[in-house]
Amino acid sequence: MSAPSSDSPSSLDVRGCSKSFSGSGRDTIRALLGANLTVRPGELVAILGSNGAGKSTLMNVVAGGLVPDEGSVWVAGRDVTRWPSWRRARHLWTIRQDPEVNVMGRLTLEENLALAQAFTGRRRPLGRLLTRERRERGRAALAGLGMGLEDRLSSLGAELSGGQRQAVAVAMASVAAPTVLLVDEHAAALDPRSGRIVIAATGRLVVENRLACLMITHNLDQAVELADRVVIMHQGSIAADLRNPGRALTAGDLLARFEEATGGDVPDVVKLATDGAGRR
Ligand SMILES: Nc1ncnc2c1ncn2[C@@H]1O[C@H](COP(=O)(O)OP(=O)(O)OP(=O)(O)O)[C@@H](O)[C@H]1O
Repeated sequence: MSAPSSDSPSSLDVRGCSKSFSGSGRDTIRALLGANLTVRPGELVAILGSNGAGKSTLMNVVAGGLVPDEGSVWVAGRDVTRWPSWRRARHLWTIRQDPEVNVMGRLTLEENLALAQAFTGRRRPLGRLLTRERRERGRAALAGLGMGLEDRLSSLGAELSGGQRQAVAVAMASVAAPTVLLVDEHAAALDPRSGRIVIAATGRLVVENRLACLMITHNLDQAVELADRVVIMHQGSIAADLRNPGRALTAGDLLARFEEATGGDVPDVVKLATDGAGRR
């Protein structure tokens, strides 16, 4: 497969990726089927789909947890298909659903933020973790959240609420400054207010740092509010790739397109998480 052209402005190119697993007995589960996806700097692409549609498999192929059977993954013009996750870490940051995975409970907030910088920075994470520069950058990122967390730099991660911890995870992504940001339902388990704060901070992070972002969500309201594009997956394929210029799509439109693309296979979690569907 040829490299993307050198003037390609994309940060992430998923090119014809397929992945199968062996199921029970002789079954083969075709989890991803020839997925093609290009994400540009500053572009947020929401990934929707029913259970088993292939969303996590796609995310894992990009993150390096899985090597595709066919196809390739390119980050900032480099073929990273066979790079293990640790080698991609400098270019790629993931925010997961579980706050305890994102922010280490036994480290302070400033240590968590310094670790994020050590992971993706030019210098290797040897020597002193908490440099003055990293402290200052971490403090500024927390201040940007507008939650007063910059006054709690010495608090342990474990002392924060789930919503605060997810907000810190967004701040960690901002100081890590990757090329590609992967977000896996990071607001799904939060109360509505915390969810709104975390979603708004994610939108700012992507635009201000010009990250290429893939975000798995079941929430159609969040998808239309935040995403430049919405990709709907069904049975391992990208069934629809919808543009959302000026945030013109409504949750109701999206629900209709979801039903159309999946033959009505819309999970209850999507309908339940989407209180605004059809009302805008
Ligand atoms: N390691 C694995 N071994 C076997 N089958 C797998 C494995 N990982 C995923 N699958 C199967 O591949 C298909 C796609 O799974 P995937 O986790 O990508 O879906 P998803 O869209 O993320 O679903 P969900 O919303 O339920 O998390 C499913 O049928 C799943 O059972």
